[in-house]
Amino acid sequence: MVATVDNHRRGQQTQKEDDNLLFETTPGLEAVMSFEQMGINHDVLRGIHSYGFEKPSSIQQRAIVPIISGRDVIAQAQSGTGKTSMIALCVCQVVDTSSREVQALILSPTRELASQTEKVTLAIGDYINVQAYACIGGKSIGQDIKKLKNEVHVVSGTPGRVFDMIKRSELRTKSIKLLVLDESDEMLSRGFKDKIYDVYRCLPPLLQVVLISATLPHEIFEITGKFMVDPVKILVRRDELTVEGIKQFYVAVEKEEWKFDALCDLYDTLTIRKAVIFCNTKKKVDWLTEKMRNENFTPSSMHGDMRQKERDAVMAEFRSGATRLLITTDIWARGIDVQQVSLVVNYDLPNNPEIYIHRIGRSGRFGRKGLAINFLRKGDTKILRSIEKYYSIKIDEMPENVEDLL
Ligand SMILES: Nc1ncnc2c1ncn2[C@@H]1O[C@H](COP(=O)(O)OP(=O)(O)OP(=O)(O)O)[C@@H](O)[C@H]1O
Repeated sequence: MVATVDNHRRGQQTQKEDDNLLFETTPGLEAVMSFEQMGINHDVLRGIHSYGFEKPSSIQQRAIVPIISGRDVIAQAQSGTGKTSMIALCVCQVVDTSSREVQALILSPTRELASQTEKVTLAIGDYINVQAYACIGGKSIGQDIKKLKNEVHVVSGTPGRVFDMIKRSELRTKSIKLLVLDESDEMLSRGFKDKIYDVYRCLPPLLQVVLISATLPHEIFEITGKFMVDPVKILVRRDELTVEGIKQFYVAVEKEEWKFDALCDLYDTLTIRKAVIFCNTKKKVDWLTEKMRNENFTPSSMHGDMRQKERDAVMAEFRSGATRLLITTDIWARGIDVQQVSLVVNYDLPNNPEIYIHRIGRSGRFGRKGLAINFLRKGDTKILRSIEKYYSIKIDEMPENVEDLL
């Protein structure tokens, strides 16, 4: 009996040491191995357990305590390891639900991710009666105004709509004490940076800022000094960033026209559980969807030119399993969590190595198995090699028995 306890303890110790090798953290930062030891309030703990979380993941063991104790934090961890869920539980701990004011603002790059975070926050904060609201483009402005007049503690939104609501004085910022930028490298990249600063300038000066992402290129650190104070850093080296459970292969297709046949050949494998196919343009998504439907396949598709109602419907049918194959753009590359996705196909290779990691990370969520298949035209070899080099990985040609890997 003693030996069993001992082994168990030793097992925990080993895991902690392994994880410590994975992360590069601010010196002195301790991993806390259970939610109970983190000083989380009882009703939030009940929410965490009811949501099905028993033990914190490695990033949660390291980042939750600094976040809930008010430090600025830059947290990086592999895809699907519980970063967004961690934000949801931290905001539940941080807000005072006896107040009616917005106290935490979470910004995300896509409407779907902001909505997902709203839902996880509502679920984990059920016992503290947290009021979270997704303030996102594509929804009725009237509805936003109505909702924001009522009690809201947490706003999870996209930068454009959030700024709009602030400008209209519908989103009161005076009690906001925590700003989280999920997918922060994307949020601080060219497309979003100005909007983020617009929002930031409207927030109180004593603001806690938390940045989260699986990928944090160097440029990010050059600008964090402007709005973060002595942040706690929890980082992962590039050569540790690929998730072990996601197997990665390429299929050589010679030229563009061969990709479709290669996809049809894969179809039986594709529909084993759920699969996501990434194309580089909206036009290509429409074209491929149409072409597959003409061949009597039944894919869903989603991209940024679709109306929000349609996007919502596609998300709902894919989440529920009514459809199991989704053709999409990089709008779906980051943060979206559908646990049953076991296969990602890069019909087109992505334009940069960061997006590659996010795309393949739609599979293999939280330790599950995943498979990523890259269609490789003759001229694409260089791009694939650069991804391999960037992450110190090897991507082999797809083997015959690929289905066994799912
Ligand atoms: N401590 C936990 N115990 C069990 N499951 C968890 C835990 N934390 C998160 N999960 C589950 O793991 C999955 C991935 O979590 P989440 O979406 O938060 O990951 P992520 O790191 O933000 O992913 P991405 O890098 O894609 O943004 C979700 O289904 C979530 O419910």
